[in-house]
Amino acid sequence: MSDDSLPAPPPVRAAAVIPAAGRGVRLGPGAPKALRTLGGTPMLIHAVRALAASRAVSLVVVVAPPDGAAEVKSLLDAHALPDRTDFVVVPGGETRQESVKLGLDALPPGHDIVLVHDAARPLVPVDTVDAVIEAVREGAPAVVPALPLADTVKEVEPAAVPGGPEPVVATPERARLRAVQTPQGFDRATLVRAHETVTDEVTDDAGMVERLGLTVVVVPGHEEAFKVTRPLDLVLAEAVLARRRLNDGF
Ligand SMILES: Nc1ccn([C@@H]2O[C@H](COP(=O)(O)OP(=O)(O)OP(=O)(O)O)[C@@H](O)[C@H]2O)c(=O)n1
Ligand SMILES: C[C@](O)(CO)[C@H](O)COP(=O)(O)O
Repeated sequence: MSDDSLPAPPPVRAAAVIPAAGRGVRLGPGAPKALRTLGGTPMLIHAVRALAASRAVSLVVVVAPPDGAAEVKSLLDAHALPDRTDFVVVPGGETRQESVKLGLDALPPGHDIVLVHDAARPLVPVDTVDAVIEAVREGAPAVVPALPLADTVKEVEPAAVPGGPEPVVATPERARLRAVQTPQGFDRATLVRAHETVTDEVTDDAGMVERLGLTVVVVPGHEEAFKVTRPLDLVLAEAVLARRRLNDGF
């Protein structure tokens, strides 16, 4: 039962940082990965639309390839995006971690929740974005969407020579493992502290928060939030998009 005498809670104001400065070496030769097209539209635009589809996201900071900021600004201008969302474009760095930090540095005051989302995950559903935001709003300092694994995972001793045999050192219990996706969501002050404190390279932002000794919580991810990394991922992404367009009737 709602109590009309209570003041309404303040609206959620989340900002999204989208690192899009990677080259896409594993995808093969071509334009920077985020600028390659999916269903005729740059992957980055799909990712921006996916985040801006959440009514809580009022600002999107795109971290562009280092010499591609002007091109990214033109792309954002050329594609229909929600009016209620502001966009900022900054050039990125050498690593994903550096690029995210540059995006965080460009955030104006006024957003207490920050999402970090790979441009390389263009098809994340808005329900996943909203679930991450909601878990941060409820008090978690860091939230990751994740899925159980289909494969058994082995920990190995890296090969002594390239292509050489890799002895297995352990088989972690699969039921306790999760494959982590984005958007990852954070209380802003926590994420800023992590990026100011952690100096060694970590492959995701939540991992940096773990190094501060804070708890990161997992919410259900989505199979369509996969990362376009290798050529076969692009085939899958085209198929998912075609299925969506068929279902939506356009
Ligand atoms: N210097 C970098 C490297 C990566 N990214 C971004 O981080 C996300 C996840 O990285 P990944 O999938 O590894 O992209 P790439 O680095 O482009 O891929 P690769 O390692 O195959 O070159 C991508 O949206 C990518 O654009 C970034 O902003 N800045
Ligand atoms: C952040 C991430 O997408 C979570 O799975 C992943 O760690 C990025 O790794 P990459 O090697 O930089 O693509």
